[in-house]
Amino acid sequence: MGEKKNVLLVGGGGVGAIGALNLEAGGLAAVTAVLRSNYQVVKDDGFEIHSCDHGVLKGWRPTQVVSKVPNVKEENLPAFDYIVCATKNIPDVPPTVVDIISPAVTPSHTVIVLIQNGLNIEKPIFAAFPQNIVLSGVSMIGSNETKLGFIQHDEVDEIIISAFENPNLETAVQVAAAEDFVRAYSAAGKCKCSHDANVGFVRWRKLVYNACINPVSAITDLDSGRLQIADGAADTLLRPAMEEIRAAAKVFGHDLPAEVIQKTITVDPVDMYLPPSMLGDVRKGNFIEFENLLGEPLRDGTAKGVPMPTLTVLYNLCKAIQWRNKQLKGLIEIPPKKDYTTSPH
Ligand SMILES: NC(=O)C1=CN([C@@H]2O[C@H](COP(=O)(O)OP(=O)(O)OC[C@H]3O[C@@H](n4cnc5c(N)ncnc54)[C@H](OP(=O)(O)O)[C@@H]3O)[C@@H](O)[C@H]2O)C=CC1
Ligand SMILES: CC(C)(CO)C(=O)C(=O)O
Repeated sequence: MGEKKNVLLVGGGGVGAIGALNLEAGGLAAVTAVLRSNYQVVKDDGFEIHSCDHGVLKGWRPTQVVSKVPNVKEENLPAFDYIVCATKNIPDVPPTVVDIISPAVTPSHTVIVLIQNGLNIEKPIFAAFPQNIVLSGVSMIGSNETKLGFIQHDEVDEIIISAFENPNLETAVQVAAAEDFVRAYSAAGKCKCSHDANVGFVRWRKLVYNACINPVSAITDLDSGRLQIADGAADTLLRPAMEEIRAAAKVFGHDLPAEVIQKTITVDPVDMYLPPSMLGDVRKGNFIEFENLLGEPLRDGTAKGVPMPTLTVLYNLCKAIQWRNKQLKGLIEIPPKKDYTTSPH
């Protein structure tokens, strides 16, 4: 066996921590994890992981834990073979993914793996790093950081790796990189990790969940279990939204079977009461990933003439939630409240 792959993980929350664990456990990769809010807790005490795939681990750490993305050139570090990006992807709130990972990317060498939900997330990466391979990671995992350093992982990690098609590079090289990553990620035998060349189909199929269940749960504060049993929510909110995603996917050549809708609504057992990641963010007062999960499929679909009225309403509600949060966090200034008791209207 050759040397271990040198992997930089950016973002060690629900998805990133389990990803790092799979990569390390397989023995084919050494992971340096860049952490932010949970850096000190994990550095001092390690992660506490309660996982349906890995059991309970206390004090687990990857090979290295750092608090900022290393600058490989300035620090004269060996190039990273992979940068696995498992942050929330929020292009409307800086810094963007490109800003975050740039110092660690070695042009033409580093394979950038986006284990993130949403559509068109590869576009800014290709624009910034036209000679790098960019892989897509689409996962069902149901993993959340419920307090700093504590990971609750409830669904078997089932992750599909594909190459986003970079027209500047040969297809065979990109496919080989995807297959190599699958090998490293699955080497421990604790997850279902596979390669699928049809990245468009895989991403649109996942949007049936993420463009519909994520925003409805974030807006209503109902997890994916409660949404299945709440008065009419599945029929009046989820199904129409999901049909709109199916129609848009079709225009882009991805024929999602009708059964995908019922299957997606019931994919999480009711009594798992799984909070989709966007609901987790609203509950934590974090920004939400609504632009890639909802905005991009909506913009692409409507540009092709697909009527998407339900998703339009959900999008604008999410936009209002994001505005509320930006204002609360001081990114937007509004005029002070006037005292109408002393100076009447
Ligand atoms: N959770 C799930 O079950 C699933 C999630 N996904 C997708 O996976 C991606 C990751 O989601 P998830 O793991 O839930 O997200 P989390 O919010 O749990 O974790 C993201 C982590 O990234 C960190 N981060 C953000 N910016 C930086 C930065 N500049 N430097 C270092 N760390 C940073 C965050 O730190 P901080 O706490 O400081 O913000 C946080 O620890 C998303 O795109 C999501 O949609 C896909 C399938 C399932
Ligand atoms: C569907 C789910 C829960 C996948 O595990 C997800 O993608 C999310 O929470 O955003």
